[in-house]
Amino acid sequence: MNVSIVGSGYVGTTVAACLADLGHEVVTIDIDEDIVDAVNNGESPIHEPGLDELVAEHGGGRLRASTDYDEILDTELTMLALPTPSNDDGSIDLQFMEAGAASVGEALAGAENAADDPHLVVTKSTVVPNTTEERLAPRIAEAGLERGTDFLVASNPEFQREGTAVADFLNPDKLVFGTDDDRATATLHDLYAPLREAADGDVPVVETGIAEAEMIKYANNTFLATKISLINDIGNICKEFGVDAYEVADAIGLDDRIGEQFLRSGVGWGGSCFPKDTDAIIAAAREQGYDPAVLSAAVELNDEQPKRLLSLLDDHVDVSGKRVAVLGLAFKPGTDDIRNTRAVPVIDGLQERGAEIVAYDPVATENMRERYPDIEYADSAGAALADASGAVVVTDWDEFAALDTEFDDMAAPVVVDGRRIIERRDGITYEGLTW
Ligand SMILES: NC(=O)C1=CN([C@@H]2O[C@H](COP(=O)(O)OP(=O)(O)OC[C@H]3O[C@@H](n4cnc5c(N)ncnc54)[C@H](O)[C@@H]3O)[C@@H](O)[C@H]2O)C=CC1
Ligand SMILES: O=C(O)[C@H]1O[C@H](OP(=O)(O)OP(=O)(O)OC[C@H]2O[C@@H](n3ccc(=O)[nH]c3=O)[C@H](O)[C@@H]2O)[C@H](O)[C@@H](O)[C@@H]1O
Repeated sequence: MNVSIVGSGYVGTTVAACLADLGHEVVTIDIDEDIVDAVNNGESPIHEPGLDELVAEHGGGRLRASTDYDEILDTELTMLALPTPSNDDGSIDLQFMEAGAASVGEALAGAENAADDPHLVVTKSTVVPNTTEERLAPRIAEAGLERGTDFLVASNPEFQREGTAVADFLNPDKLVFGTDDDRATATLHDLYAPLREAADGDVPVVETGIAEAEMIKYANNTFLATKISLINDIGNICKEFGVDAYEVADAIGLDDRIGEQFLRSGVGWGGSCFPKDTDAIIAAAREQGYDPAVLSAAVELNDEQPKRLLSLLDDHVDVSGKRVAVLGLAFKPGTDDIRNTRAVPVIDGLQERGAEIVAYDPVATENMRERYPDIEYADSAGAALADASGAVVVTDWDEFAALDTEFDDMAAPVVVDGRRIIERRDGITYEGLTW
């Protein structure tokens, strides 16, 4: 199948490279020429395990990139994988989606020989219910197109995680096809047929309405974010009682109704999606007149965890004027993404206390340097720890588990672990956030 994907960022590039690997001819369209050049030269524009290899294999071949929207004319369907950031009040900012939809409409309207079948425009980005119907379809139609005849719309939300995006995309727990037209459903089945054939097990397909599909994505993300906030709430109680929250979590995770995943308590959830999606659906619900109490509490609790981490450090050392190591800057291991990382409130809190910060991350340093150009960045965790009077662990990179004698080089070996990753306990003052 010939497929176009508008937006060649984390999702767009991953989906494009995987679809190309499954045998489709894929073109991504992006306004960023550096991204377009990278893809065409076989280089992944983002750090994502497994993606380099796929882009190297297919880039410039079955996977191409372009800045030209007319490329969509040679394809049967176009996915919109554009950013959906937050406005200042937390509500969803649809400017990129609307601009992309309008450009798709203009390109389709300018086609000399209109295709027989209507072009399918699929919302891949995370958007609040009714966005595709009420905000995107009208933008596409604006160019003089008729929905149903010239184009169809659908929602096919994406559930991949950063750091495991390729594996997640190729082996999803489910596929969600939100449509209002059998032709759109059939096209989505064709698109995913090679994936379902190649996947390790059966991949269930949820056929549903467009707004339902949009809401499934928010329900999925906010349920998981709330699950983490709930285990953090429980973890904070555990800490008060001197109980190990990880032993508690392991036990409750054995109950199938609870499940063992997403029970790692600590400094909280960050990233490009949980925070913005939770804020967006809360704002959208409030606009409808409903105030989601549990989701609001989940956000509030998440904001508190970095403060609790720093207050544990305060219990052992007055960091003013002292060197403090921040281990981990990415919002999770396996990625260089620092969007909404918990490292930001941690660094801000340390700066407010007058600490001299020395930060280390295996891959996210350069991204963080843009945000905090004036703090010191070390080349290794050991170098960050050397002469520090305290250390906080923000990201659970595997390499931190192996740290041992490096703690001996600290001026005062106080370690507050926000992710339960440090194994060394002897000879250091060790505080776990929830254990
Ligand atoms: N990052 C992730 O792991 C996941 C993200 N999502 C959702 O997918 C959507 C996209 O997210 P990301 O890929 O992370 O965003 P991103 O910011 O990494 O990528 C978006 C790309 O769109 C390009 N762009 C912006 N305006 C454009 C325009 N008018 N025409 C063409 N290209 C344009 C940008 O240059 C950028 O390369 C969001 O709604 C997000 O919530 C969903 C699941 C996972
Ligand atoms: O919409 C999205 O963008 C994606 O958001 C999340 O994926 P992602 O943010 O990449 O990463 P997660 O593994 O979900 O981690 C999110 C945050 O939760 C934290 N977390 C995760 C699990 C856990 O047990 N405890 C915990 O604190 C992580 O450290 C990280 O900061 C969802 O898991 C994906 O299904 C979804 O597609």
